[in-house]
Amino acid sequence: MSSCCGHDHEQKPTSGSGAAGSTLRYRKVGEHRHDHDHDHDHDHDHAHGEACCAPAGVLQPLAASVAGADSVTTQIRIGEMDCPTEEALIRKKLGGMTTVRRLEFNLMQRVLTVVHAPEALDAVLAAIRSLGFTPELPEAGVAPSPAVKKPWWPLALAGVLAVGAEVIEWAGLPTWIAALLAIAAVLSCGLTTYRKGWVAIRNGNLNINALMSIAVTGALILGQWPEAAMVMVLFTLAELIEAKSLDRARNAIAGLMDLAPERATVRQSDGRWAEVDAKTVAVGDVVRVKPGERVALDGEIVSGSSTINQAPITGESLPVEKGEGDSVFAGTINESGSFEYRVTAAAANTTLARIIHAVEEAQGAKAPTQRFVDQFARIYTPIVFAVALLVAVVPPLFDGAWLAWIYKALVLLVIACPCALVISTPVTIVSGLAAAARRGILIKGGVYLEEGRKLKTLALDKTGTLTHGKPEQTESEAWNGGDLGAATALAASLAGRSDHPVSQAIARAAAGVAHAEVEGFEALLGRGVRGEIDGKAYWLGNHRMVHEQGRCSTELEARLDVLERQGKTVVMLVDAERVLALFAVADTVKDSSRQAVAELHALGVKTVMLTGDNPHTAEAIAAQVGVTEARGDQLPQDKLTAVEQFGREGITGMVGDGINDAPALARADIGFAMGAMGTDTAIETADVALMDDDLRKLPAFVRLSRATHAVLVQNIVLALGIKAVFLALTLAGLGTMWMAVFADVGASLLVVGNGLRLLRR
Ligand SMILES: Nc1ncnc2c1ncn2[C@@H]1O[C@H](COP(=O)(O)OP(=O)(O)OP(=O)(O)O)[C@@H](O)[C@H]1O
Ligand SMILES: [Cu+]
Repeated sequence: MSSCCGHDHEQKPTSGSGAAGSTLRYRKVGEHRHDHDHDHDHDHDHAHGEACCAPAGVLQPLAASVAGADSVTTQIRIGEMDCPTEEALIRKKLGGMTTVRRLEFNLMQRVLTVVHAPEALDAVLAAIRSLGFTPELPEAGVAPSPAVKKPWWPLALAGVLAVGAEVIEWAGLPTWIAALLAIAAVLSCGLTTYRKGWVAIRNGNLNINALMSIAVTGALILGQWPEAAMVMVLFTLAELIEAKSLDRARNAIAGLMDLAPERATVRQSDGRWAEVDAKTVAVGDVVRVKPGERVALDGEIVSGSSTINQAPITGESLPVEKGEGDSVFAGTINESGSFEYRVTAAAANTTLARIIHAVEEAQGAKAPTQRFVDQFARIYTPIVFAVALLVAVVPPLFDGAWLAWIYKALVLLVIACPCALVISTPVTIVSGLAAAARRGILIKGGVYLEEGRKLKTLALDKTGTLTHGKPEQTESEAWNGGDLGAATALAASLAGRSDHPVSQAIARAAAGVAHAEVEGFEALLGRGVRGEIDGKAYWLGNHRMVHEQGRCSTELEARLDVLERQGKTVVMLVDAERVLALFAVADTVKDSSRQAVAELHALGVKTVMLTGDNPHTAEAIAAQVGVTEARGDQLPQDKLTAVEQFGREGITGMVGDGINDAPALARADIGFAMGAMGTDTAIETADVALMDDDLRKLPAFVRLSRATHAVLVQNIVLALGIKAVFLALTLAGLGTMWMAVFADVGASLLVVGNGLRLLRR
C-alpha cells in the first residue's frame, strides 16, 4: 500500500546508489516539505480555536479532504473498525466500486483514507453504512468524539447467568432451567456480536463475529447450553479488554500532551493577572509561572529567572538555568524561581505539540514488519479457510461423522482470525515511538525505529555535534612582519559578519576592538570569508584557502602543523599579497560524546567523523572522542559521497547540524538532527530528531530499536505459535470451540500487553 498525500514515508532503499537511487532519496526531502505544508494547514485550523492535539481526544483528528486533479482524498473515521476482519469487509465492499481508486487503513486510529472520484463520497459513505458501520467525516477540525462507552452490566449479568447454567447442569437440575439461563446470557451480552456477524455473513465474509455467532448458535442447537453461554461471555469480555488495551496504546501519544497544563496565568490589558485556558492564549501575551508549576506554552523569558527541568521534552532531567531572553518550552517544569515569559507559539503550535503531531504522523505510516504481516495475513486466512472446508467435507465422506468434523471445521475458522497477529505490530511500534519521544528522541516513522537496530555506520559532524561548538581563540600571531593590533581589528571586522563558530570565536576574542566597515562580504564554502575594508580586499580563511591562493610557505605549514596536532583550528588573515596574521581557536569535546561513541562501539556501530576542518585537527579531536575513523577537509559534497559509500556496506546514519550537512543527512538511511528543541526545521526535516545535543541518545535509540524488534518477533512467534498449537490440537480431535476462542483472544491480549511493555522502558 502506498499513500496519497505524503504521510506514508516509503522505506528508503538501503543500498545501492546511481541516478535512480539518488532521485528517489532526494525526493524524500521533498516529501518532508510536503508534510511541512500540511502542518500549516493544520495550524490554520487551530487558529479557529480548535486544538487537535489537546488531551480531550484519544484519537488524532482527521485531515481535511484533499482534492486532486480528478480524484478526492477523504479521511473517514469508523469507530467500529479496529480489527483486520472489519478491514477485510470494507476492502471487499469499497474495493469493488469503480469510483474508488485507493484505500488505506489505519486500524490503530480507526481511520480509513479513501481516494475516490469527486462525486462518489456519498456512495462510499452509504456503502460503509450498509456494513453496519458509522462513518465520521472531518468536520472542520472538530476533535473526534471518543468511542461510545458501552455499559458493563449486561456482560456482568451474562457472566452470572452463564455460571448459573453451568452450576445447574453440574448439579443435575432440570435442563430447561440451564437452557433458559444460557439463552438469557447469550442475549444479554451477545447481540452486538450477532449483529456484526450477520452483516459479515450477508457480505460474504466470515469474520470472528460471524464465526462466534455460528459457533454459539451451533452449540445451542446441539443442546450444549452452558458451553454456548460461556463462549459468548468469554468472547465479549476479551473483546472488551482488548479494546481497552488498544486505547492505552493510542493514549500513549496523546498522554504526552497532558504534560502541558491546560491553564496559564496571563497578564490582561489592564495589568491584572488572570488564569485562562491555555488554548486561548495568543502569541505575544505575557504569562507568569510560579515555582513548581509547569510551563504551558513556548515563549521567551521577559523577567525573572529560574532553573527549569526540561525532561518532558529532552529526556534530560538535569535542570537548566534560564534567565531573561532565554527560551522556555511548554511541558517543562519550573523548579525554583518565578518568571514571566512572552508567548512565542500558541498551544497547538508549541514544540511539544509538534512532537506529538510528528509521532502521530509517524505511527500512521506502516513500518516494514507491519506491511509484511498485513500481506501474510492476507494469505494466511484464506489458507486456513480452505483447510477448514476440507476438514468439514473430506473426512466425513469416509467415516460419516458429519457433525464432529463440521465442529472441528468451525474451530479451525476461529483459528483463522489473524487479529492477534495483525494488531501486534502497530501496538508495538506505537509503544516504541512513544517511549522514544518521552526520552527526547523524536522518530519520524516506524521504518526508522525498525532500521535503527541494523545501524552499521554512523557518520558524525565535528563542530557542535561531537564538540561543544563554541571554540575559544587560543593564539593570535602576526606574520610577515605585520602589525598584530591592526590585523586583529581587520580579522574581527570580517569575522563579525559571519556566524560560523570559528569566526565567532575570533570576533569574541576581539570584543573591545571597533569593527571597520566591510564591503562585498562573501562566505567561501569550506574555506572562510572575504570582504573589502577601506577599498582593500582581505580574506580570513583556512590552510586550504591560503594554499589555493599560493600564499602559503613551508614556515607557515610547519606552524600550522604544530597547532593542528593540538586539535586547534587555524585561520589566517590574508591581503592581496601575503598572510598578515594567524588565529587559532580550540573547541572542547563533550563528555557525553565520548560516552556515546563508546556505547555505540559496544553496540557494534562504527563511528566516522566527517568534518570540514583540516585532517590534523580532525585526527586530534577524533583521538579525544574515540571515533573509529576521521575524515577532514570534507566539503558538503564529500560528506555526501562518504555517506553513500558507507551506505553500500550497510545501514548508515548521519548526525549533523543540518546546514552544510543537509545533503548527507538527506542521503543517509537515517538522518539525525540534534538540538531540535527550538528549531522547527529540525523536527520537520530529520528522520530522527534528538531534542537536545546529547549524543547518548543515539545508543539509546539503537537499543530501543533492538528492543522493539525483539518484541515484534516475540509477538509474531506468539501469535502464530498459539494458532499452530490449536490447529494441531483441533485436528487431533482435542480442541474445542471454547479453547479456540480462548486462544484467539488470549493471543491478542498477550501480544498487545507485550507491545505495551515497551512503554515502560
Ligand atoms: N565563516 C568562516 N569563518 C572562519 N573560518 C571558516 C568559515 N567558514 C569556513 N571556515 C574554515 O573552513 C573550515 C571548514 O568549514 P566548514 O564550515 O566546512 O566545516 P565546520 O563547520 O567548521 O566543521 P564541521 O564540518 O565539523 O561542522 C573551518 O574549520 C574553518 O577553518
Ligand atoms: Cu600550504
